[in-house]
Amino acid sequence: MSAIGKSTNIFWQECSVGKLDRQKLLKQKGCVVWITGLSGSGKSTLACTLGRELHSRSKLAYVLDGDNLRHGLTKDLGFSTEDRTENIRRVGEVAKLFADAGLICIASLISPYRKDRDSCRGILPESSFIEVFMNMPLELCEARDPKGLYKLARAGKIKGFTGIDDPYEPPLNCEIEIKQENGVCPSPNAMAGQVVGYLEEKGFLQE
Ligand SMILES: Nc1ncnc2c1ncn2[C@@H]1O[C@H](COP(=O)(O)OS(=O)(=O)O)[C@@H](OP(=O)(O)O)[C@H]1O
Ligand SMILES: Nc1ncnc2c1ncn2[C@@H]1O[C@H](COP(=O)(O)OP(=O)(O)O)[C@@H](O)[C@H]1O
Repeated sequence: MSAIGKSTNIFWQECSVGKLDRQKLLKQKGCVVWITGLSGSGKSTLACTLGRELHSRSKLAYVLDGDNLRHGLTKDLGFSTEDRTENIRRVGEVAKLFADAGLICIASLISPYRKDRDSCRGILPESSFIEVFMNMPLELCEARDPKGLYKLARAGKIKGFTGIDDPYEPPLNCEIEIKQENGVCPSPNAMAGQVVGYLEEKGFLQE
């Protein structure tokens, strides 16, 4: 019996079917692929391409995309520092459940603060939080501007836009870095291939 946060008198309930049983069933190991980077850096593109590639290999993956989650799970949150922290905390907890279910959970959020991403890492079993940094220059993201948000931010019509007037803290020790080679961004398939290669090498794509 213990107290957790505001909950008191709560107990942990064990079930007879555990993570290892589910992993055996799925022939894979649950983990979280956490994709971080500026708006327009290619997070959703990588998440979807990776999801498709894993699906084609009969691996069960699920994408948690920041933009999509803000339509439901996190619709009460905005873009203040506190709200972004709560956003990442909440999505990190959901990602942890997906990984425990045995899935390859692909979380794609700006997640601008290092300490928030590190907190997510801290609640997952050793080695099963795989941080992927979309290391794309702001100029490229701004030139892409698929939703026109950078333009609005530059015009002062969106306040606190990441990379313009709000911070982004790049990872110091990420597992995977996606970056331009000779000024060229790798194709979506090449980006996904880099992550699949890592998952294969570390044994996540087998039971
Ligand atoms: N102020 C501000 N700053 C950054 N982004 C903004 C902002 N306002 C709206 N948007 C849109 O919200 C998407 C980012 O949501 P996230 O949940 O990933 O953000 S965060 O991790 O909580 O920082 C982001 O999506 P992506 O472009 O896919 O990154 C934007 O479409
Ligand atoms: N590897 C890539 N090569 C070329 N264009 C890309 C690549 N990745 C993303 N894009 C394009 O860049 C834009 C932003 O990508 P998106 O995945 O929506 O970024 P984010 O989710 O980080 O905001 C989209 O128009 C997308 O088609």
